[in-house]
Parts: sequence; structure tokens; C-alpha cells
Amino acid sequence: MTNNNNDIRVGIGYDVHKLTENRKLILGGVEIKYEKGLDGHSDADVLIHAVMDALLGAAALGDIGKHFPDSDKEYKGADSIDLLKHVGELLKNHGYAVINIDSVIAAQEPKLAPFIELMRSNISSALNIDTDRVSVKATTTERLGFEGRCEGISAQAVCSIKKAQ
Ligand SMILES: Nc1ccn([C@@H]2O[C@H](COP(=O)(O)O)[C@@H](O)[C@H]2O)c(=O)n1
Ligand SMILES: C[C@@]1(CO)OP(=O)(O)OP(=O)(O)OC[C@H]1O
Repeated sequence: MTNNNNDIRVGIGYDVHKLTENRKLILGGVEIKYEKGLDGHSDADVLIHAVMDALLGAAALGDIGKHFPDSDKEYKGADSIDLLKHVGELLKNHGYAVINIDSVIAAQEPKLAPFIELMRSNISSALNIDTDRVSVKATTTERLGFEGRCEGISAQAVCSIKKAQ
């Protein structure tokens, strides 16, 4: 495509992590007091992982497993917000600017509403974009499925990006 003004792309991201004992619950870069936390190689921040996959997908740059392999010790216990900063830089280096991100966390517990604004702020700061370009929502699954049984938490994200002028 030659006209950069029209080169708008969308991406989708989805991630799931298991809830387990003796782990911190970190969502959107916020540590949330809860009896269980998400298991993973990194801090298992399922929301940030979905956001990164949406951004990488929009730019056709692969996925988080490609950029941050879980076989690499470097990412053991990694702060996913740091990984998101890296993804933001990668997109910038490929000439993209983020237009907006929308996302939803599916968690039966705990109540996430009090933390949503801080999650939005963490994501927008990591990407160096205005907070009003970032939306985070939460839903229960009405006790249905693995999220509803509190066995895990999932997150989905979509984004749009454009070639910077
Ligand atoms: N873990 C959660 C899940 C939901 N919320 C908020 O509650 C509202 C109602 O949830 P439903 O699943 O019944 O639609 C939802 O819109 C969220 O604002 C929450 O805070 N934490
Ligand atoms: C984030 C990475 C980093 O090694 O590890 P995990 O926390 O296991 O998360 P996952 O969503 O399975 O993605 C794979 C990895 O990129």
C-alpha cells in the first residue's frame, strides 16, 4: 500500500493462564491481593500478553512466544510491562503508531473494577500513548467454564495501528 494514511491494521490477541497457589496475581501490571496467582514462565500477566499479541499481530511480527521464548532463562519471572515496552519499540522501529487498544479480562474473581484505571495507565505509559487510547474491561463468565470455576483467567485484546507519518 503506498498511501500511509490508509495503512491501518488491526490485531487480535488471546491468552490464558492457570490460577495456582503461591503465585502473585498480576494483571495489567497491577499486583492484586488474591488467594491465588497466575502460573507461567514470566509474571504470567495474561492481559499484557494478550495486548502484546494483538500489537504484534497487527504488524504481522509474530507472537510473544517468538520474541520471548519460554525456553529462555532471560524471561523467567519477567515483568510483562517490560516486554510490552519492547513490543512498543519494535512497532515504532517498523514505522507503526498505536491508534487504540481494547481488551477484556475474563475472571470470576477477584473484583477487578477498582484496578482498571491503573491497568490502563500502565499500558498507555509502557507504550507512550494517551490513556484514552487504551480500554480494559472485565467480565465474569457467570461461573461457566475454567474462568468461572476459578481455575484460570483469560484475556482478549484487539488493537489498531497505523504507519506513522
Ligand atoms: N472479575 C471481575 C468481573 C467483572 N467485573 C465487573 O462486574 C461487571 C459485571 O460482570 P458480569 O460478568 O456480570 O457482566 C463487569 O462489567 C465488570 O465491570 C469486575 O469488576 N471484576
Ligand atoms: C511470556 C512468556 C515469556 O517467556 O512466558 P509465559 O509467562 O509462560 O506466558 P505465555 O503466555 O505462555 O507466553 C510465552 C512467553 O512469551
